[in-house]
Amino acid sequence: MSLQNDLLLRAANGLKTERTPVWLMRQAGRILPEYRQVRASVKDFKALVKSPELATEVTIQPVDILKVDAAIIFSDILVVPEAMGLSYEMEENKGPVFPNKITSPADLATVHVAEAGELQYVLDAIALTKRELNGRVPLIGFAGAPWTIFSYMIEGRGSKTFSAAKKVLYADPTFAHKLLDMITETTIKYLQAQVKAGADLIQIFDSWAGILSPVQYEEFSLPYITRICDAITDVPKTVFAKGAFFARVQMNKLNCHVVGLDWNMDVAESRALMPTKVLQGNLDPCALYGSTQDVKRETIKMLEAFGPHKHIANLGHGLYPDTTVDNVRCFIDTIQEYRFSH
Ligand SMILES: Cc1c2[nH]c(c1CCC(=O)O)Cc1[nH]c(c(CCC(=O)O)c1C)Cc1[nH]c(c(CCC(=O)O)c1C)Cc1[nH]c(c(C)c1CCC(=O)O)C2
Repeated sequence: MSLQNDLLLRAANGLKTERTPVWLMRQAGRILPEYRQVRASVKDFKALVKSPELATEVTIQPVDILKVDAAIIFSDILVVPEAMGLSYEMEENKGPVFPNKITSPADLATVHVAEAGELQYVLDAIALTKRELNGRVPLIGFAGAPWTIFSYMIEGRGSKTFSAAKKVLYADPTFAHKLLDMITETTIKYLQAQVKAGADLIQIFDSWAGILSPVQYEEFSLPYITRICDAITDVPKTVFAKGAFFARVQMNKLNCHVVGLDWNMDVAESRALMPTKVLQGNLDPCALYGSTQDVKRETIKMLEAFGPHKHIANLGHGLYPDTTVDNVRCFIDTIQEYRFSH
């Protein structure tokens, strides 16, 4: 079915667009009262993720309410370790916790390369969302990068340093590569199935890229992202590696269309290091804490830094839950109304 608003896909393919498209990482979530209402009607976060009907409803909320140029399927990167055999709990105000984790090579026997059918609830949510969107905007599918998923599987919860995960890279790289390989195989099957179910673009989130050294990133993350990008065909791909400013030259060589920038990465420098890529980002989510005047000024600064083409506007990381809806609207409206004078 052809899309009524295909700005995101045209921009991702490097084509000129009449204006810059915009969506926000974590746009479906706690900032919307409408989300909180649906969330309060179920036992927990996982119940929402596992219900295709409710996941569809909250995926479409930001399209209706905020008028973003794309929807992103409501799910979590942690559904992949769960399908592999390591289930998680989302603890209120604490984040994800894994009752079991992988602490030694022997624990590898407790996980398996998952088939896409083990994540059928996400595939059903994608198919249903596509139907309900009825061609209004593209739908983004996603998965975590193997390194980021590995970090949660070893650590068992979020961490400031992920030192247990990093320890494995130094102490037993063979073990690390074995688990990274299993995650990669699972992720490829999962993302291929997301495309088959209707995802129009795929984003890979490497949220913990920035805690590795350049040499480690080259050994333990980039080869696996490369494998995933090479295996996903037919749709544009975005790689967002938070904090990986040091890997921009290598990222320019990835088989992906778009690279996501966080706010630590200078735009002109990123253009010079990644001339073949469309860039996505990169306003600091904290810029949305100011007055609407502040939001407007910072958003225009961002637009001018990227210029009119090869840019998908977004934040430099996920929206913080205490951001006001008015300021998010101001960010989106400023982008959608802006016309470049050059
Ligand atoms: C690291 C990571 C996770 N999940 C995700 C990442 C990568 C992106 C990033 O770096 O932020 C990705 C993610 N998680 C969620 C989405 C949905 C789509 C969207 O972007 O709107 C996406 C794309 C829903 C969610 N995932 C989570 C919520 C909040 C839980 C709730 O509503 O109860 C939502 C809406 C929970 C979650 N999930 C995760 C954590 C650490 C937490 C707790 C902290 C937090 O709340 O931000 C793991």
